[in-house]
Amino acid sequence: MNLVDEKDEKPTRWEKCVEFIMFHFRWVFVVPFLLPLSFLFNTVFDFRNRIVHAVNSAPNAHVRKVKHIQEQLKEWNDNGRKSKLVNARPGWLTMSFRFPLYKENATKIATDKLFDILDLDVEKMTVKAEPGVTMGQLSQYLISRGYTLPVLPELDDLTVGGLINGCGVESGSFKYGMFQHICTGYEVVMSDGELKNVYPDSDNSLFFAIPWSQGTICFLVAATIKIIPCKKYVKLTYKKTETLSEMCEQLTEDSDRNSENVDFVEALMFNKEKGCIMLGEFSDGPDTHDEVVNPIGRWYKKWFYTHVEDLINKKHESIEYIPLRDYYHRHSKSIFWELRDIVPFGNNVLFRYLMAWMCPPKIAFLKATTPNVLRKLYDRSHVLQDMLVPLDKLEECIDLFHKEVEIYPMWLCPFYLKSQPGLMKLRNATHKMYVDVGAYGVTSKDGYHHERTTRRLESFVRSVNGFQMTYADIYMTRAEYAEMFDRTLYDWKRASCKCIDAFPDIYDKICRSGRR
Ligand SMILES: Cc1cc2nc3c(=O)[nH]c(=O)nc-3n(C[C@H](O)[C@H](O)[C@H](O)COP(=O)(O)OP(=O)(O)OC[C@H]3O[C@@H](n4cnc5c(N)ncnc54)[C@H](O)[C@@H]3O)c2cc1C
Ligand SMILES: NC(=O)C1=CN([C@@H]2O[C@H](COP(=O)(O)OP(=O)(O)OC[C@H]3O[C@@H](n4cnc5c(N)ncnc54)[C@H](OP(=O)(O)O)[C@@H]3O)[C@@H](O)[C@H]2O)C=CC1
Ligand SMILES: CC(C)=CCC[C@@H](C)[C@H]1CC[C@H]2C3=C(CC[C@]12C)[C@@]1(C)CC[C@H](O)C[C@@H]1CC3
Repeated sequence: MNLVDEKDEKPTRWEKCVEFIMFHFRWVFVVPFLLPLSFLFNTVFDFRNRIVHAVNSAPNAHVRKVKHIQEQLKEWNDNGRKSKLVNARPGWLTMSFRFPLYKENATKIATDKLFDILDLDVEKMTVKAEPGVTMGQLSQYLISRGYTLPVLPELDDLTVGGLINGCGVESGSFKYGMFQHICTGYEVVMSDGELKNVYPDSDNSLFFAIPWSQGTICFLVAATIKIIPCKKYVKLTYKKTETLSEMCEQLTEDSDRNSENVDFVEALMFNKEKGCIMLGEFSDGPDTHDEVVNPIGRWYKKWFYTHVEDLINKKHESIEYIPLRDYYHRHSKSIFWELRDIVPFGNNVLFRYLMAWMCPPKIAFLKATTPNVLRKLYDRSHVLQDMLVPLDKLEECIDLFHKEVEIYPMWLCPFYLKSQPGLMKLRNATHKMYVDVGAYGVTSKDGYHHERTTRRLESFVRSVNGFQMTYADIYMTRAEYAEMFDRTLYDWKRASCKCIDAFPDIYDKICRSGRR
C-alpha cells in the first residue's frame, strides 16, 4: 500500500508511522468494541421493529411525525426563510465517506425520525415506507411474507430516502432499472409546509424531478414502491470469463432484460482479464440432492467475493442455490471488500467461526470513529467511485480504471435506463443498457492523485454520456456537472416550487468542497 503519494501532500515520517499503525491495527479497536456495539444496535433495532409491526403503530405515528415536519417548516417560514433547509440525518449515519459541510448552518428538518414500514398492499403490489427505512428492514419484512423489491440494493443500511434522492442500483437493475424506477409515488412536504402526494399521472414534473435531487426540492416523507412475488432461493450460475473482451461481450449478451429465466445479473473482475459473471434466477430450491445449497449469509461462511474467486479458480461454470435474503446482502458481510483492510483476518476460518456472528461492523460506526490520521491516508489513496456508463463503453471504461486506479475486485452491475425527464435524462436514446463500474479500496497505483485522477475519470464518463454516483467524491465544476446531468426540469421545478431560497443548489451539496 502506498502510504506516501503526492509531493504536495507528503506526510512526515512520524505521520507515516502513525498512519501505518492506525491502518494495520485498526482491528484492535474494531473487533472488541465496534463489533459488539454493532451487534447490540442491530438486535435492539430489530426487536423494536418487530414490536412496531406487531402493534401496527407506524401509520398513526407517521401522521404525527409529518405534522411535526410541517410545523418546523411553518416556523422557518414565519421567521423569514433565513437559512437553507436540509435533512436532520447526521453526517456519520449517511452512506458516503464524507460528512456534509452544507448542514452546518442550515435548518435541520426531522425526516430522520421516519424509519418505519407503513403499509403492504398485495392487491396493488406495493409497499409504502418512510424514507429512513433500510434495505435490511425491507428485505426481512417482505421476504418473510413472500415478496421482494424488484431492485433491492445490497448494503443493509441503505435507506429508501437516500436511494431515491441519491440513487440506487443492484443486480435486479438490468431488468427493472434503478431504485427510482420502481417507485410509483412519493409523499412529500414542500418548503412552505404543504403535504403533497406525487404520482406520475397527477404531478408528473415533480415526480420526475425528485430522483437524484439530493433533497433540494422537497422533503420525502414516504415512498410507494413496487413489489414482486419472490421464491425462497436464487439459483446462481457463476461463469468464468478469461479476457476483458470476453467479459464485455458475455455481459452484454447476458444482460437481456427480456430473458425469462434470469432475474439478477452482476459481475466481478478479479484482475484486468479474469472475471466472473453471476446470473441469478428465483427458485424454489434444488430438484435433486446432489445440487449445492449455499447459505452464504451464515456467520461462518467465507466472504462472498472470495468464494466467487475460489469457485472460478476451480471450475469454469458452477451453480449454487442461495437463500434469497443471503443473496441480496451478499456484499454486506465483507462491506464489498472494504473489510479486508479493516479486519485483515476477518475471512480466516477461526475468526469466522468464533467472532463473525457479530459481523459486519456498522458502516456508520466505522465512519464516526475513523481517526483523523486515517482520514488523511484515505484522502490520499482510497478510491470510492461508481461510474455509470453505457454498456457498449464498458471495455474502454475498465481499461481506464485499470490504468488510473487498478483496484480489484471491480464491481460491474448492468442496469436498464429508460429516458425519462429529470436529471438522468438520456440525450441521445430512448433507452439504453448501462453498467455501474464500481471501484472501492486503497490504490497503490503510481501517479494516483485523488483529484486529478478523479477528474480524468469524470471527463471520460461525460464523454460517453455517463453519470457519476453522487455519494462519491466529485471534482467536476458546476458547468461540467450540468453537462453530465440534465438540469432543465430540475431548474424549472426549483423555480416554480420556490426552492431557490429554501434549499441549497444540488451542486453545492455534492461537490467536494461541500463535504469534509
Ligand atoms: C411534465 C413536465 C411538465 C413541464 N412543464 C413545464 C412548464 O409548464 N413550464 C416550464 O417552463 N417548464 C416545464 N417543464 C420543464 C421542462 O423540463 C422544460 O421546460 C422542457 O424540457 C424544455 O424543452 P422541451 O420539452 O422542448 O425539450 P426537451 O426534450 O426537454 O429538451 C431539453 C433537452 O435539450 C437539451 N438542450 C437544451 N439546450 C441545449 C443546447 N443549447 N445544446 C444542446 N442541448 C441542449 C438538454 O440537454 C435537454 O436534454 C416541464 C417538464 C415536464 C417533464
Ligand atoms: N447499491 C447502491 O446503489 C449503493 C448506493 N449508495 C449511495 O448511498 C446513498 C444512500 O445512502 P443513505 O445513507 O441511505 O442516504 P443519505 O443520507 O446519504 O442521503 C442521500 C441524499 O438523499 C437526501 N435525502 C435522504 N433522505 C431524504 C428525505 N427524506 N427527503 C429529502 N432528501 C433526502 C439527503 O439529503 P441531506 O443531504 O439533506 O441529508 C442526501 O442528499 C445514495 O446516494 C446512494 O447512491 C451507496 C452504496 C451502495
Ligand atoms: C454498490 C455501490 C453502488 C456502492 C458501494 C459503496 C460502498 C462500498 C461504500 C459506501 C460508503 C463507504 C464507506 C466505507 C467503505 C466503503 C463504503 C461502504 C468505510 C466503512 C471505509 C472505512 C472508513 O473508516 C469508514 C467508511 C464509511 C463509508
